[in-house]
Amino acid sequence: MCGILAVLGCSDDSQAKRVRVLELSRRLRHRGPDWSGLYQHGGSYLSHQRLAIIDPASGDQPLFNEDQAIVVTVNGEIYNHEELRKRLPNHKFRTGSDCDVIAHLYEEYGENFVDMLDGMFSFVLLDTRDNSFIVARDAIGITPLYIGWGLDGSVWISSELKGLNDDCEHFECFPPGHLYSSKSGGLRRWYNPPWFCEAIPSTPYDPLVLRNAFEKAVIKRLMTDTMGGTTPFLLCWPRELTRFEGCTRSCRLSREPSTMNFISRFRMV
Ligand SMILES: NC(=O)CC[C@H](N)C(=O)O
Repeated sequence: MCGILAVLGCSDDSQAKRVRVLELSRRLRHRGPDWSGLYQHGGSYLSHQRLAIIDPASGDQPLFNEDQAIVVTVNGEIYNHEELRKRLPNHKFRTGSDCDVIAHLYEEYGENFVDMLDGMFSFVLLDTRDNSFIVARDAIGITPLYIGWGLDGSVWISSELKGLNDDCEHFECFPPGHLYSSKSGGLRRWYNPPWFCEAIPSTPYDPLVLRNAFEKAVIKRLMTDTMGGTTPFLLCWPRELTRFEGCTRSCRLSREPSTMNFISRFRMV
Protein backbone atom coordinates (compact mmCIF):
# COMPACT_ATOMS: atom_id res chain seq x y z
CA MET A 1 0.00 0.00 0.00
CA CYS A 2 1.30 3.46 -0.85
CA GLY A 3 0.55 6.66 1.02
CA ILE A 4 -1.22 9.58 -0.64
CA LEU A 5 -1.72 13.06 0.74
CA ALA A 6 -3.23 16.03 -1.08
CA VAL A 7 -4.19 19.59 -0.22
CA LEU A 8 -6.56 21.14 -2.75
CA GLY A 9 -7.64 24.72 -3.27
CA CYS A 10 -5.48 26.12 -0.48
CA SER A 11 -5.12 29.93 -0.27
CA ASP A 12 -1.42 29.55 0.61
CA ASP A 13 1.04 28.63 -2.15
CA SER A 14 4.14 29.72 -0.24
CA GLN A 15 7.38 27.78 0.21
CA ALA A 16 6.45 27.37 3.90
CA LYS A 17 3.22 25.60 2.94
CA ARG A 18 5.07 23.32 0.56
CA VAL A 19 7.47 22.41 3.34
CA ARG A 20 4.51 21.70 5.64
CA VAL A 21 2.89 19.39 3.05
CA LEU A 22 6.20 17.56 2.65
CA GLU A 23 6.41 17.15 6.42
CA LEU A 24 2.88 15.73 6.57
CA SER A 25 3.55 13.44 3.62
CA ARG A 26 6.59 12.05 5.45
CA ARG A 27 4.21 10.89 8.20
CA LEU A 28 3.02 8.32 5.61
CA ARG A 29 6.53 7.22 4.65
CA HIS A 30 6.10 3.80 6.29
CA ARG A 31 3.44 3.05 3.65
CA GLY A 32 5.90 3.42 0.76
CA PRO A 33 9.68 3.31 1.14
CA ASP A 34 10.55 3.25 -2.59
CA TRP A 35 9.87 6.82 -3.67
CA SER A 36 8.53 10.18 -2.44
CA GLY A 37 6.93 12.60 -4.87
CA LEU A 38 5.27 16.01 -4.59
CA TYR A 39 3.51 18.02 -7.29
CA GLN A 40 2.35 21.59 -6.68
CA HIS A 41 0.05 23.67 -8.84
CA GLY A 42 -0.71 27.02 -7.15
CA GLY A 43 -2.44 26.22 -3.88
CA SER A 44 -2.95 22.53 -4.71
CA TYR A 45 -0.45 19.87 -3.64
CA LEU A 46 -0.43 16.14 -4.48
CA SER A 47 2.09 13.91 -2.75
CA HIS A 48 2.94 10.23 -2.92
CA GLN A 49 4.91 7.71 -0.88
CA ARG A 50 5.40 4.71 -3.12
CA LEU A 51 5.61 1.02 -2.41
CA ALA A 52 6.41 -0.04 -5.97
CA ILE A 53 4.35 -2.96 -7.27
CA ILE A 54 3.97 -2.51 -11.03
CA ASP A 55 6.71 -1.00 -13.17
CA PRO A 56 9.09 -0.20 -10.31
CA ALA A 57 11.53 1.47 -12.73
CA SER A 58 9.31 4.21 -14.13
CA GLY A 59 5.95 4.17 -12.35
CA ASP A 60 6.80 6.83 -9.77
CA GLN A 61 3.97 9.18 -8.84
CA PRO A 62 2.27 11.59 -9.23
CA LEU A 63 1.42 10.47 -12.77
CA PHE A 64 0.27 12.67 -15.67
CA ASN A 65 -1.58 12.59 -18.97
CA GLU A 66 0.30 13.52 -22.16
CA ASP A 67 0.29 17.32 -21.78
CA GLN A 68 0.63 17.11 -18.00
CA ALA A 69 -2.60 19.04 -17.46
CA ILE A 70 -4.08 16.17 -15.46
CA VAL A 71 -2.19 14.82 -12.48
CA VAL A 72 -3.01 11.93 -10.22
CA THR A 73 -1.73 10.33 -7.00
CA VAL A 74 -2.94 6.79 -6.37
CA ASN A 75 -2.76 4.17 -3.66
CA GLY A 76 -3.61 0.69 -4.85
CA GLU A 77 -3.75 -1.64 -7.82
CA ILE A 78 -5.81 -1.48 -11.02
CA TYR A 79 -6.15 -5.13 -12.03
CA ASN A 80 -7.67 -4.46 -15.46
CA HIS A 81 -5.21 -1.75 -16.56
CA GLU A 82 -4.05 -3.65 -19.65
CA GLU A 83 -7.62 -4.02 -20.88
CA LEU A 84 -8.27 -0.32 -20.18
CA ARG A 85 -5.16 0.72 -22.14
CA LYS A 86 -6.68 -1.01 -25.17
CA ARG A 87 -9.75 1.19 -24.80
CA LEU A 88 -7.49 4.27 -25.03
CA PRO A 89 -5.82 3.73 -28.42
CA ASN A 90 -5.12 7.43 -29.01
CA HIS A 91 -3.31 7.93 -25.73
CA LYS A 92 0.43 7.75 -25.14
CA PHE A 93 1.46 6.26 -21.82
CA ARG A 94 4.73 7.34 -20.28
CA THR A 95 4.97 4.45 -17.84
CA GLY A 96 3.88 0.84 -17.46
CA SER A 97 2.21 1.63 -14.15
CA ASP A 98 -1.24 0.15 -13.65
CA CYS A 99 -2.29 3.56 -12.28
CA ASP A 100 -1.27 5.41 -15.45
CA VAL A 101 -4.67 4.75 -17.05
CA ILE A 102 -6.49 6.96 -14.53
CA ALA A 103 -5.47 10.39 -15.89
CA HIS A 104 -6.14 9.19 -19.46
CA LEU A 105 -9.54 7.71 -18.62
CA TYR A 106 -10.54 11.03 -17.04
CA GLU A 107 -9.40 12.87 -20.15
CA GLU A 108 -11.45 10.55 -22.35
CA TYR A 109 -14.58 9.92 -20.26
CA GLY A 110 -14.72 12.72 -17.66
CA GLU A 111 -15.63 12.06 -14.03
CA ASN A 112 -17.71 8.96 -14.72
CA PHE A 113 -14.89 6.55 -15.49
CA VAL A 114 -14.45 5.25 -11.94
CA ASP A 115 -16.73 2.23 -12.35
CA MET A 116 -14.52 1.07 -15.24
CA LEU A 117 -11.72 0.38 -12.74
CA ASP A 118 -11.37 -3.14 -11.39
CA GLY A 119 -9.13 -2.90 -8.38
CA MET A 120 -8.50 -1.63 -4.91
CA PHE A 121 -7.62 2.02 -4.97
CA SER A 122 -7.94 5.48 -3.62
CA PHE A 123 -6.83 8.45 -5.66
CA VAL A 124 -6.84 12.21 -6.03
CA LEU A 125 -6.95 13.65 -9.55
CA LEU A 126 -6.33 17.35 -10.25
CA ASP A 127 -7.30 18.95 -13.55
CA THR A 128 -5.00 21.98 -13.72
CA ARG A 129 -6.97 23.48 -16.66
CA ASP A 130 -9.72 24.60 -14.28
CA ASN A 131 -8.29 23.55 -10.90
CA SER A 132 -11.12 21.07 -10.43
CA PHE A 133 -10.42 17.77 -8.72
CA ILE A 134 -11.95 14.41 -7.96
CA VAL A 135 -11.23 11.94 -5.17
CA ALA A 136 -12.39 8.33 -5.17
CA ARG A 137 -12.16 5.27 -2.96
CA ASP A 138 -12.62 1.63 -4.02
CA ALA A 139 -15.93 -0.18 -3.77
CA ILE A 140 -15.57 -1.64 -0.27
CA GLY A 141 -12.79 0.53 1.15
CA ILE A 142 -9.85 -1.89 1.01
CA THR A 143 -7.52 1.10 0.78
CA PRO A 144 -7.84 3.58 3.66
CA LEU A 145 -8.77 7.23 3.03
CA TYR A 146 -9.67 10.33 5.04
CA ILE A 147 -10.99 13.74 4.05
CA GLY A 148 -10.67 17.02 5.94
CA TRP A 149 -11.38 20.72 5.48
CA GLY A 150 -9.07 23.62 6.32
CA LEU A 151 -10.28 26.96 7.66
CA ASP A 152 -9.55 28.56 4.26
CA GLY A 153 -11.94 26.10 2.54
CA SER A 154 -9.16 23.82 1.30
CA VAL A 155 -9.90 20.09 0.98
CA TRP A 156 -7.36 17.69 2.49
CA ILE A 157 -7.06 14.02 1.61
CA SER A 158 -4.82 11.46 3.28
CA SER A 159 -4.36 7.69 3.45
CA GLU A 160 -4.03 8.04 7.21
CA LEU A 161 -5.56 10.41 9.71
CA LYS A 162 -2.16 11.53 10.96
CA GLY A 163 -1.61 13.29 7.60
CA LEU A 164 -4.39 15.82 8.15
CA ASN A 165 -5.76 15.92 11.70
CA ASP A 166 -3.40 18.68 12.89
CA ASP A 167 -4.21 21.02 10.01
CA CYS A 168 -7.95 20.58 9.44
CA GLU A 169 -10.74 22.06 11.46
CA HIS A 170 -12.97 19.14 10.56
CA PHE A 171 -12.17 15.68 9.19
CA GLU A 172 -13.85 12.33 8.59
CA CYS A 173 -13.46 8.93 7.00
CA PHE A 174 -13.88 9.02 3.21
CA PRO A 175 -16.73 6.56 2.54
CA PRO A 176 -15.96 3.45 0.42
CA GLY A 177 -17.44 3.32 -3.08
CA HIS A 178 -17.78 7.12 -3.20
CA LEU A 179 -16.47 9.92 -5.38
CA TYR A 180 -15.92 13.52 -4.30
CA SER A 181 -16.13 16.05 -7.09
CA SER A 182 -15.10 19.68 -6.57
CA LYS A 183 -17.40 20.67 -9.43
CA SER A 184 -20.50 19.39 -7.69
CA GLY A 185 -18.96 20.15 -4.29
CA GLY A 186 -19.98 16.89 -2.71
CA LEU A 187 -19.79 13.16 -2.34
CA ARG A 188 -21.75 10.70 -4.40
CA ARG A 189 -21.82 6.92 -4.46
CA TRP A 190 -20.22 5.53 -7.65
CA TYR A 191 -20.53 1.87 -6.62
CA ASN A 192 -24.09 0.66 -6.99
CA PRO A 193 -24.10 -3.13 -7.37
CA PRO A 194 -27.46 -4.87 -7.88
CA TRP A 195 -27.04 -6.70 -4.53
CA PHE A 196 -27.40 -3.38 -2.65
CA CYS A 197 -31.16 -3.68 -3.11
CA GLU A 198 -33.27 -5.34 -0.42
CA ALA A 199 -34.55 -8.17 -2.62
CA ILE A 200 -33.61 -11.70 -1.53
CA PRO A 201 -31.62 -13.36 -4.36
CA SER A 202 -33.51 -16.09 -6.19
CA THR A 203 -30.43 -17.70 -7.84
CA PRO A 204 -29.65 -20.92 -5.95
CA TYR A 205 -26.23 -21.26 -4.26
CA ASP A 206 -23.76 -22.98 -6.56
CA PRO A 207 -20.41 -24.03 -5.02
CA LEU A 208 -18.81 -24.34 -8.47
CA VAL A 209 -19.66 -20.77 -9.35
CA LEU A 210 -18.27 -19.68 -5.99
CA ARG A 211 -15.05 -21.65 -6.49
CA ASN A 212 -14.49 -20.24 -9.98
CA ALA A 213 -15.08 -16.71 -8.73
CA PHE A 214 -12.68 -17.30 -5.84
CA GLU A 215 -9.95 -18.64 -8.14
CA LYS A 216 -10.35 -15.75 -10.56
CA ALA A 217 -10.09 -13.35 -7.64
CA VAL A 218 -6.86 -15.01 -6.48
CA ILE A 219 -5.30 -15.03 -9.93
CA LYS A 220 -5.97 -11.39 -10.74
CA ARG A 221 -4.37 -10.38 -7.44
CA LEU A 222 -1.13 -12.13 -8.37
CA MET A 223 -0.36 -9.16 -10.65
CA THR A 224 3.00 -7.76 -9.51
CA ASP A 225 6.50 -6.91 -10.72
CA THR A 226 7.93 -7.11 -7.21
CA MET A 227 7.56 -9.20 -4.07
CA GLY A 228 6.02 -6.37 -2.07
CA GLY A 229 2.34 -6.44 -2.87
CA THR A 230 1.13 -9.98 -2.93
CA THR A 231 3.48 -11.74 -0.52
CA PRO A 232 1.01 -12.00 2.36
CA PHE A 233 -1.57 -13.23 -0.10
CA LEU A 234 0.76 -15.87 -1.55
CA LEU A 235 1.44 -17.18 1.92
CA CYS A 236 -2.20 -18.05 2.33
CA TRP A 237 -3.47 -18.96 -1.11
CA PRO A 238 -1.98 -22.44 -1.75
CA ARG A 239 -3.42 -23.71 1.52
CA GLU A 240 -6.80 -22.21 0.71
CA LEU A 241 -6.81 -23.72 -2.77
CA THR A 242 -5.70 -27.07 -1.37
CA ARG A 243 -8.59 -26.95 1.02
CA PHE A 244 -10.89 -26.32 -1.90
CA GLU A 245 -9.76 -29.07 -4.23
CA GLY A 246 -6.58 -30.81 -3.13
CA CYS A 247 -3.02 -30.34 -4.37
CA THR A 248 -3.80 -31.03 -8.04
CA ARG A 249 -5.51 -27.70 -8.42
CA SER A 250 -2.67 -25.79 -6.78
CA CYS A 251 -0.19 -27.54 -9.08
CA ARG A 252 -2.15 -26.67 -12.19
CA LEU A 253 -2.34 -23.06 -11.11
CA SER A 254 1.34 -22.95 -10.32
CA ARG A 255 2.22 -23.83 -13.94
CA GLU A 256 0.91 -20.47 -15.08
CA PRO A 257 3.85 -18.17 -15.95
CA SER A 258 3.01 -15.33 -13.55
CA THR A 259 2.56 -17.79 -10.71
CA MET A 260 5.78 -19.60 -11.62
CA ASN A 261 7.79 -16.35 -11.54
CA PHE A 262 6.17 -15.47 -8.32
CA ILE A 263 6.90 -18.79 -6.68
CA SER A 264 10.52 -18.94 -7.86
CA ARG A 265 11.10 -15.44 -6.48
CA PHE A 266 9.35 -16.43 -3.29
CA ARG A 267 11.68 -19.44 -2.91
CA MET A 268 14.74 -17.24 -3.52
CA VAL A 269 13.61 -14.91 -0.75
N1 LIG B 1 1.52 0.22 -3.31
C1 LIG B 1 0.77 0.84 -4.16
O1 LIG B 1 -0.27 1.43 -3.86
C2 LIG B 1 1.25 0.69 -5.58
C3 LIG B 1 0.83 1.77 -6.56
C4 LIG B 1 1.01 1.32 -7.98
N2 LIG B 1 0.12 0.24 -8.30
C5 LIG B 1 2.46 0.90 -8.22
O2 LIG B 1 2.71 -0.17 -8.61
O3 LIG B 1 3.36 1.65 -8.03
